[in-house]
Amino acid sequence: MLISTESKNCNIILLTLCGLTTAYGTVIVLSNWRKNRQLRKKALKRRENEQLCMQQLLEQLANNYTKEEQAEILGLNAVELVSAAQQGKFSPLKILETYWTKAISCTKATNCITSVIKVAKAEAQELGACTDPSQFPLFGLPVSVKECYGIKDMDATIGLMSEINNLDLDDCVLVKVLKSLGAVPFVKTNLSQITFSLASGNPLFGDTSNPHRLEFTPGGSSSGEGALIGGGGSLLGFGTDTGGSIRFPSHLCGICGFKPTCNRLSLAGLHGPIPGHVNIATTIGPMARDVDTLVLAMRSILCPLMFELDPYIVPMPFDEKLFGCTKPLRIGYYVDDGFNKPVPAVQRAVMMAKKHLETSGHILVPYKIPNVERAWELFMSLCFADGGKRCKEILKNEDIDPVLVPLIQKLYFPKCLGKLGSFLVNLRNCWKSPRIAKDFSLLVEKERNISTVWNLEAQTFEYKAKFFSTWVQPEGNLDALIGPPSAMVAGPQKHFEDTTAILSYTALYVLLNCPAGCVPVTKVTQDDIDALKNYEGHFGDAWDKNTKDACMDSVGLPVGVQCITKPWKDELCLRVMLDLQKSVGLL
Ligand SMILES: CCCCCCCC/C=C\CCCCCCCC(=O)NCC(=O)O
Repeated sequence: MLISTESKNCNIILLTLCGLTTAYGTVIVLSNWRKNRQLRKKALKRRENEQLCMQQLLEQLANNYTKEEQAEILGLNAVELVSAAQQGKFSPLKILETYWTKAISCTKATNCITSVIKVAKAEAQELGACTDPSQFPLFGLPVSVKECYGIKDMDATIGLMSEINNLDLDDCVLVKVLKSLGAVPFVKTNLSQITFSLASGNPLFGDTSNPHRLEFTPGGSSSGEGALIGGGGSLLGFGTDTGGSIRFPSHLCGICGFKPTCNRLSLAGLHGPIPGHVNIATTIGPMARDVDTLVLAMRSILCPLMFELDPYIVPMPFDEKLFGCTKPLRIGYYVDDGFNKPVPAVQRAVMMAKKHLETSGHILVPYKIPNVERAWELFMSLCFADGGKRCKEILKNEDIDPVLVPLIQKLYFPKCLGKLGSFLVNLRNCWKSPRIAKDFSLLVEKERNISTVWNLEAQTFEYKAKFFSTWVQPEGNLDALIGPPSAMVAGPQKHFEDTTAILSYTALYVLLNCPAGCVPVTKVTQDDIDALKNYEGHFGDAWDKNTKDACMDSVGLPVGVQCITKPWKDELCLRVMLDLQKSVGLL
């Protein structure tokens, strides 16, 4: 009798606890669902307002200029346009309105713009009243910036609905510097969600399309810049790069993009997902149709005002001597990093670039990338040293971009099951994919402690030293390298999920902190596709199969080559890029 009363009480307590837990759980789920619904409504309104604003602007501008007047402006490159504006041939306002019209028509096709920067009109008008335009090296040049650049009274959401209407109180340093040089920041461009994938969009602003094939991706994370500049809607834009986000979309969209050495350009006032990384450092950089514009941009913005506004930027003006030196360079070349085998079109592009640079008088020597797998382990371990905590935190209550989901799922996977997971991944890939299993185990690893992180940083410094020891060759030191910007060319968005397989060629130079840029060299031919039919990659695993499938329908799409120099030799990298562009010609 006594026992049964006790067990009755126990049951009641258990039931009450279960009830309370279920009720608590339900309240949490419902409240998250409500928050998410409110965010979605806000996002829809934000998008609709912006589209309406673009439509109204287009209507207002429709009769301002003739087609011929616009074509004349759109036909000039950045250097020519600045010079024409300085000579008073076109007013900054006319240039701005022409580029607004063109950019809005681009975004109708590719969804590359997230916002119009309205204050640009007043800025162009003010410039128009200036009596000495020659003092402004970027006089009247409309410049696009990635959505994450802070601009006064505008939001910078990095594709997060919760950041809508969180307005910046001031312009970021780069925008202040651009304005001081006479440039007119005129639109913000789309990006992948939290800038953490090579995909093109986010649930807030949607996906962006490749201007050369609308059903394909332009790459990311600076997807909007790639699509806008590739579509002719901007002459100069600025992106960010932590793993390849400037160079990858440049490669896929057939434009030029440059990632400088970290701490040459100011990041102050930009919004990003993970502040505080040391060896996986974000860099900003210019993107344009030609290398001359990248040079114009770098030469102008490396100015006293930037060094004054951000005292942590190394006060190194543009090194004209290094850029202008004409001595033949010793340039290493490689077509394959031994980890992600490039498709034939990409390998052919590097070999073409080699020939072109030889014709320009440079000495090209074969080069082998040392131990990419080690660089990959270090990159991943440092990038997710917090076990993905910060990523998970900022994505709470958000809709997550489908391309990002597999990565986030892995970050949530219980570590105790991680070993089993890698085993299963291996099994699923027919025992053939140690690298996919490794990728999995690197991502499910939870927060690393401080000694582990310090160790990783120390090992990264060791890797860097070893890497550059391979630049010392028997016949003399290498000045630069050329190689693929990625194993792939543009393809359907769904093939761009497995970041590791896509990033190895660009992320390496983030880890090494090298200046690196991409120059378009050729287009995919039918012969490339015929050769691709025999492609198996190095591992014959799911990533290799994906690389092949992604590129199967890519005839006519652009293919770039990456140029790399040692840290702080940014001007030399630009020189190699310019030499390459001069000998290849503009595509
Ligand atoms: C040899 C190095 C290989 C490294 C491969 C790393 C794979 C990392 C996997 C996931 C990392 C997620 C970070 C991806 C960043 C992608 C793009 C980028 O640059 N975004 C940042 C930005 O826009 O600033």
